[in-house]
Amino acid sequence: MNSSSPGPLRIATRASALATWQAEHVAALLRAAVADCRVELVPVTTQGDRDRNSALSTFGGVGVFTREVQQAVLDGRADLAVHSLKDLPTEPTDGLLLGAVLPRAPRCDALLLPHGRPCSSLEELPQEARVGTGSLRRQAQLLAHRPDLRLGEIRGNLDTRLRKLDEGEFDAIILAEAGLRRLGWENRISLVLAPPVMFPATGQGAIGVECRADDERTRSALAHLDDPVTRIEVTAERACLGALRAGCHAPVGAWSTVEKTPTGATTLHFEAVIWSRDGSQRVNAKASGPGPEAALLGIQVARELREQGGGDLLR
Ligand SMILES: NCc1[nH]cc(CCC(=O)O)c1CC(=O)O
Repeated sequence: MNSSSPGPLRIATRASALATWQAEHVAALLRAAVADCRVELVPVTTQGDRDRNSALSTFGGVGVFTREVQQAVLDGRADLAVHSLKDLPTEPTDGLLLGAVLPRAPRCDALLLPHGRPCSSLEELPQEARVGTGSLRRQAQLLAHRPDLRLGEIRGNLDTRLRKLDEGEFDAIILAEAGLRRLGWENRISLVLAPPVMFPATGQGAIGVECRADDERTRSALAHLDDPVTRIEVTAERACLGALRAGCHAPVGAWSTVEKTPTGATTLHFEAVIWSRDGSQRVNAKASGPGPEAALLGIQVARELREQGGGDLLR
């Protein structure tokens, strides 16, 4: 090997099917965007992968799927880390920065019925139907519309969850549309659940790529991959969640859109909602403003949610 040629860019990733798809996607984008760029994957096992039985909302706290992937980059075993932004804690990690936010995939949640049976609304589910989702955000919103539903945690990778559904363990399950589409399961979507029925999690559908803050080579490679519109959206969403001191398991939903003005400037419209666990109470707040002020708008919305008692709903 020519000793002056830089080594490959090493991507730390979990080994799950979705994480591997996302890492391969980043690898392909880097190869296309950066001349002579070699890329390789470095698989990492996380606490979330090792503990397959506990309820996700009860163990390890935030970052169970991301901490060890980040550590591989901090240790220099890898140069960049690919995350589902929904799973990446909002608290910054010393020594790392978000070098790229990829263009967002469809960000809504999806309802899946056994064997892909179609469904036109939540009202169609049978009385007291069993719905598999451990997410407090999804549970609260389901109960807001259908207080009779019986909700329970479902864990395992996508294939396992679909099998449990088809074998009759649940009448329906909820999954993020983005993950289903990436793995080619979009034909299993019975109904897309969008606001005002179901607000997605902050960062849902977006992929973030971290690198060491002092690694100029990787930073400039990642700059080619960054999508400014998604960056604005997730900046507001993550700032809001962080200001609420909440994590991805909290009953918090967000919706942001970016409008481009004729002069090329951006306007962000941002809304966030907090529910009580049983879905019977909710507070919401909205703000609009220039895209570059996304973080401030997110924090302002968090403050308004608190003023309306949102903090009590999170406790
Ligand atoms: N918490 C797991 C997780 N993290 C990201 C996704 C989906 C992909 C995405 O939102 O980008 C999922 C699966 C799910 O919620 O169904």
